[in-house]
Amino acid sequence: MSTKRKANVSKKIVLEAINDAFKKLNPKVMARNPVMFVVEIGFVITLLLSIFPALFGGISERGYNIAVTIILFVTIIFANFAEALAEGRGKAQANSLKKTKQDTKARLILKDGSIKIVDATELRKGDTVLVKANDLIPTDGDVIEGVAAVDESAITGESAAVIKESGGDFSSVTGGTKVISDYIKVKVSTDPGESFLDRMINLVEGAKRQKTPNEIALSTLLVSLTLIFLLVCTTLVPIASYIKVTLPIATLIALLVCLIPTTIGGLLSAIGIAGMDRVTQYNVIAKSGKSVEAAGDINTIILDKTGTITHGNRMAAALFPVNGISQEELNKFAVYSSLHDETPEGRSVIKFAKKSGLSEKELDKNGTEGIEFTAETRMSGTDFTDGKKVRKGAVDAIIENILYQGGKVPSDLKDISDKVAMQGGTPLVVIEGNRVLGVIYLKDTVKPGMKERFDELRKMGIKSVMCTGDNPLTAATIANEAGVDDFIAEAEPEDKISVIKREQAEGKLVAMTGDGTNDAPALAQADVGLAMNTGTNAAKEAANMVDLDSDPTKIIEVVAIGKQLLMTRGALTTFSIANDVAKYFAIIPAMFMLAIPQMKALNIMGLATPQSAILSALIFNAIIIPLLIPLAMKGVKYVPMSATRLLTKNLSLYGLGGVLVPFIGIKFIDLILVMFRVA
Ligand SMILES: Nc1ncnc2c1ncn2[C@@H]1O[C@H](COP(=O)(O)OP(=O)(O)OP(=O)(O)O)[C@@H](O)[C@H]1O
Ligand SMILES: [K+]
Ligand SMILES: [Mg+2]
Repeated sequence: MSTKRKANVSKKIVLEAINDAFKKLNPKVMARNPVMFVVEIGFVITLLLSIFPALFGGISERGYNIAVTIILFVTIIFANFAEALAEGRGKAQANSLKKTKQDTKARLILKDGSIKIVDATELRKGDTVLVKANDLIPTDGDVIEGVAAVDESAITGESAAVIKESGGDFSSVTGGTKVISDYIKVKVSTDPGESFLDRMINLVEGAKRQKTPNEIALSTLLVSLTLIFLLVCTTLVPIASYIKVTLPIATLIALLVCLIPTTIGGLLSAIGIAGMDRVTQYNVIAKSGKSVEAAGDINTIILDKTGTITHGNRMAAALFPVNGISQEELNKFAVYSSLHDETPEGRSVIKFAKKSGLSEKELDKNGTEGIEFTAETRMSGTDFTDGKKVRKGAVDAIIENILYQGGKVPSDLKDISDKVAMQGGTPLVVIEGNRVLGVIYLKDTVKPGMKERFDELRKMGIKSVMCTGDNPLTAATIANEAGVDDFIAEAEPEDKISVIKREQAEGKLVAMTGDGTNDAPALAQADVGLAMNTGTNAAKEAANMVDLDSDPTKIIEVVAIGKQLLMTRGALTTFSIANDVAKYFAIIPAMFMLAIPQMKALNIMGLATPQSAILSALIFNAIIIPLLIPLAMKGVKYVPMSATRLLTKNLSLYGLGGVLVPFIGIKFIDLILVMFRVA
């Protein structure tokens, strides 16, 4: 059920990335990446030395200086290319999204009810617009009147139309999508530049990309390492002069660049961008990199039931009267209870009861007053002028209500509601005053493939808890059918938050998935909030991710990507630093071999000449960056296993590999240099 968009890097993207790699040479841009900025400064110095070999006095060979300059330049270009390539796919996607946004017109409904055609960009929060069949919805909003089929493929890539209607959790519409039948009135919910499409464009463009706390921590480490090696290289100068060795400046710069963590420094932002890009390929819009990384460490996931685990189009499927009440009477009161209920559930009750033949009189709302459904009361209903109060709602809420009014619970009510609940349906009890009439069976179905997906979550060590306002029996049935680990029933919105807070207090990271307005506070409280695209705007706004496919288990992909992100960064940092061992053995003997012949013993790679040794190490240092771009972009493969095993595995692979690979690489490059007599 989870889609994955194709992730091809076209020739066009590569060409543009090459172009961007040069543009990023701008020192202002480079300064954001301190490690590579040091390389750029080194490049400028060796460039000057190539032109004026005696600039800083001492010995200096022009040819050698030029060689170092070229390699340094290529190193920077490679690092810039990695970042530009990672950005490329997002830019291409942003361009296609921008086409969706092109000048849409809107039918603004003015105060007097007349309609004025305006540009979509002129719409403000709170405006009301009319959208007819074949119109593009001008911007994000909530349906306040009407029901329509909407084609959301421009955003979700999913071609099947979805029904949008006022009232319940299916009332939000997104700018750029298209009404294909009927009409709707939409209340605008965002100001220009802040719509979902705008945010999506910003996101894939990486325009507002902020470093995650994790990235900041790693950058700090890299900067510290750079400073330490800078100190090491500068102190070599007096030491060398003491033993009467003059070190060429180009050699010192080469040593510095080889020792500072250029590999991870050059690939760091590409890893982050590519990770976010992978999230979008799974049709998930993540508002921040931070949330994706947090997902990598999630322990618990809380899920809403209706509209999240189930499809959520709860429809009345049967009406069961209690003993002593006729079917006709229950039908009538079920309708009464729903006269003003503008939720899909309420409308479905009217529609269902209508089929059994109701007179117009019974549908007359005149003089009656609606009692709106709220997640707190878990009831809705109608007050009549003759004092009659008709209600329908969750079993426990209604029982509490009639007992309070001194009414009696019919002996067969439990059996009837249990029968509905055991089928996974939601029973709504209908009452008039303190008299129970019967039960409405609201039918709902679990989204396909849930069981296997929750099994997968379990393997990842993540506990799943369904949290629903519905009764315990329905909750148990759906929980069992979907395969979640645990459930909490009869939950009010605060309960969802307290469950999350409780887990967080135990030091756990919690994800929450939901679709309703009542889920919004919990979505905001969770470390990772994943809203369903079918859900309300409030839910989508509070969450830090939106799944365009409305699949609550999509968290699996996000978790894997989050873990991969952290692992890839760790692996390449380990590799980058481990590389220093071989570079050290290539360069240090080369620097001192002439003055101290005993140093030859350290030339364990048997490199040809001091100059070829230094150039080989520097060339290896440069080409390792593009060689690792595919790994940085694709990420280290994540297979569920214990954290310690994972650490041991990665340390041996990237740590040991990081020590060995450059020995082979540098020797190989040295052989080639000698073969072509370059050095
Ligand atoms: N229109 C309605 N009128 C009366 N009662 C309703 C109505 N809609 C739902 N209910 C009752 O209120 C309960 C809570 O509904 P709500 O949609 O707020 O649940 P929730 O907390 O979001 O949990 P979930 O979405 O998982 O069911 C439902 O289980 C149902 O019993
Ligand atoms: K390096
Ligand atoms: Mg809900």
